[in-house]
Amino acid sequence: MGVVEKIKEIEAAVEEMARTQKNKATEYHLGLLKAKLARYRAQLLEPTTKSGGGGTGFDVQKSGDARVALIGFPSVGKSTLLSKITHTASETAAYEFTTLTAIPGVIEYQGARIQLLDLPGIVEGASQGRGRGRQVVSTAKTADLILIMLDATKSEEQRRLLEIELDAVGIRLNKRKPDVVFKRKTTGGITFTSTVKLTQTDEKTIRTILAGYKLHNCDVMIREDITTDEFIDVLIGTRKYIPCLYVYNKIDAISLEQMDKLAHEGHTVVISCEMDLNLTYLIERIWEDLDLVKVYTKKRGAHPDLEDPICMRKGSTIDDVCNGIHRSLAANFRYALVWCGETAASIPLVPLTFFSQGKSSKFSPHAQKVGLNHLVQDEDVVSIFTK
Ligand SMILES: Nc1nc2c(ncn2[C@@H]2O[C@H](COP(=O)(O)OP(=O)(O)OP(=O)(O)O)[C@@H](O)[C@H]2O)c(=O)[nH]1
Ligand SMILES: [K+]
Ligand SMILES: [Mg+2]
Repeated sequence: MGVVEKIKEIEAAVEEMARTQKNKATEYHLGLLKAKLARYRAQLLEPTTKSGGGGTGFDVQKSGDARVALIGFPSVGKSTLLSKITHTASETAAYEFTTLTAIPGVIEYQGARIQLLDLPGIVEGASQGRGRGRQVVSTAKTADLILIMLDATKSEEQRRLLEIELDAVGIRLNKRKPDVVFKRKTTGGITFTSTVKLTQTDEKTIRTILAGYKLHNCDVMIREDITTDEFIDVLIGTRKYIPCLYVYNKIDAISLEQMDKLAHEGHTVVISCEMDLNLTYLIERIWEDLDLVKVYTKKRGAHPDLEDPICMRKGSTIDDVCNGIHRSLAANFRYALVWCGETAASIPLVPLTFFSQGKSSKFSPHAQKVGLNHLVQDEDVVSIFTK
């Protein structure tokens, strides 16, 4: 019998037992079956090749304005959450490894469409290529925000274990990229400067590391009090700095005191999917942590469209706005007018023909005539003019 058949058989037995009356003995037997089921399901997650699942994530298309990935141990309630806050149903069950692949859902909030990715549970050692865990942590790398989902009834240790797995694949949670300028050169030796006092590392250590990486010609300028590890991150260059929210689920099963303690930790939200506690607040926090920029578009002679903003990541440009409207727009782009948030109310409705005469500032004090590389700010109103 193959693994899939064995799983089906046990699932049927579990269902059968759930229908019969419960007592201590059946409860125990049910526990054994679930453990067995989890083992078989874990086998299904084993990579089929010897390479350890490879370094690539699941093949799910990015869609919407941002991607949020659910990372956690098995059975913490990831699929229950997806099923609750999106229109997508992901299978949920009391045994581990219910979810075997990436399941995308969409959170609609403030005019934004946020992709929420339900993923298989991971186990300790996931980053080392055990099971499909490696694929899960690689998928986390593609997210704009990671939700580390935890079972509030389980030990605090779980949080640290997950952080270790993500760290191992180069994900840095809730950290900014270190403020270090590093330039490789072909000659000239090493130039080292530091604009701040270094208390956690020193020039000698850094030079030793550079030698270790066979980097004999480069410029290094350190502009914040970094650690040695942070310097290595800069050298390696492929680190991903991703914001993270710790989501403690199943607070219905812990005391108020315990809940209160968890809720006061940084970057943390406590919820109960089962009892619908705090789910709206969680969505608000997801929205805040994604730090999206909303831009309103305005057609000539019309009011800005406040109903349907374009949501983008911080640091987006007019080029991104064009692509957000239509793929061909950037190619025919002439210029854009931008009104910043506070003055949007005073935007004139008159046709803006005079702008072609290059007197924009004189005639419309609030608008700025800009090109494709212009950075947009939250609440900006944008009109695109094409050839
Ligand atoms: N008490 C309690 N149980 C919950 C809550 N949310 C989910 N569960 C239960 O936890 C179990 C696991 O839920 P799933 O959503 O399948 O968990 P998962 O994290 O997707 O699990 P895998 O896909 O196996 O990794 C189910 O029996 C749920 O009913 C909650 O808020 N409180
Ligand atoms: K489960
Ligand atoms: Mg699941």
